[in-house]
Amino acid sequence: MSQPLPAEPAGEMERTVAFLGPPASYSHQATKLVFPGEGWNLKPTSTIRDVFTAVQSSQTTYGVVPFENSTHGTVTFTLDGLADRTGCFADIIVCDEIYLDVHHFLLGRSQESHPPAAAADAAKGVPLTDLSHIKRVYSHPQAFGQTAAFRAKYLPAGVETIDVSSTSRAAELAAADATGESAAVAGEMTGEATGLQVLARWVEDREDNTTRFFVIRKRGEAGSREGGEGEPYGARYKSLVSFTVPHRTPGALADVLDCFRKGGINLTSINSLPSLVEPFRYLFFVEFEGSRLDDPEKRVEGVFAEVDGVAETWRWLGSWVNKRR
Ligand SMILES: O=C(O)C(=O)C[C@]1(C(=O)O)C=C[C@@H](O)C=C1
Repeated sequence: MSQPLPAEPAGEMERTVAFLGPPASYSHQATKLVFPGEGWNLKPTSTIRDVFTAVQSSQTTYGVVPFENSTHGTVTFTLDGLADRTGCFADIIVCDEIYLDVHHFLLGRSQESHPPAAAADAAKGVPLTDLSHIKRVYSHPQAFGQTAAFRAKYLPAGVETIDVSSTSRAAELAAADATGESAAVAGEMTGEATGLQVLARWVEDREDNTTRFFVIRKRGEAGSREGGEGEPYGARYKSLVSFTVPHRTPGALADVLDCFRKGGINLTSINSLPSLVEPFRYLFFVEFEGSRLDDPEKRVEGVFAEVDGVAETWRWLGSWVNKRR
């Protein structure tokens, strides 16, 4: 097993994990990496928001949500859940991360009498069959964003691209169209699940295309995690905070970031969303190396005390073991 399990929950009911379905989605693949085997009850949901709702309402102990992709950037639905601007997800924290190599396939029905060679050694990034009959392509917006170059180059002009809730849902919809005019950008496993043919493989714009997922849970439940050995303390962990700053104070954002600099803490990502308090005000997210749950020198706690003095509002959103050291 390549990745350690989250702290083992006690009872049968607690071995439940929500993920964006239907089964065979990338979220499902990522979930199975951290929650493998028969011992976990994996529950597919229709939306990323449903994953947050399942965890917040204790229908499941854990949830797995895509956070960012190395080609296309942040998954805004997940940022929206973490931002909790409607006050629905007050207890959600991040407790783990998963990196998944993402290789997309164009799946559909070939019009040629000889079906395309879907073999693992078939050419990558080019059509394996004629695509002129394709009129529409279904996928998740993130997957469309990761495959723009292939689609521009090889799909017929005027093809309709239809956003759906996940790549596995996209494959289901393409498979339901008996005319064969529909295709899906999705993972190889969804082709196996729906019986669609591989029209092209590895159609992502970059071969190093990787999506990072978060495991979420409710704060106060389950335990903290073990860190790696023999490494600088901070890099063993990552943590996430969100905050707002006084809008009219020059340098207010820099003041918050300066708390981390003064504490000698390395930042690993920054994001923002509209705060929804007023137009053009923002909620910021900062991810950094270090843990609130294993903080022997009180460095993280010290930075939080400083942030408390300069941010308007702030919230700790979890600490977990850094899986990309
Ligand atoms: O559609 C899926 O299969 C998902 O699990 C969602 C998702 C995402 O939102 O980023 C996950 C990984 C890929 O980056 C594309 C789509």
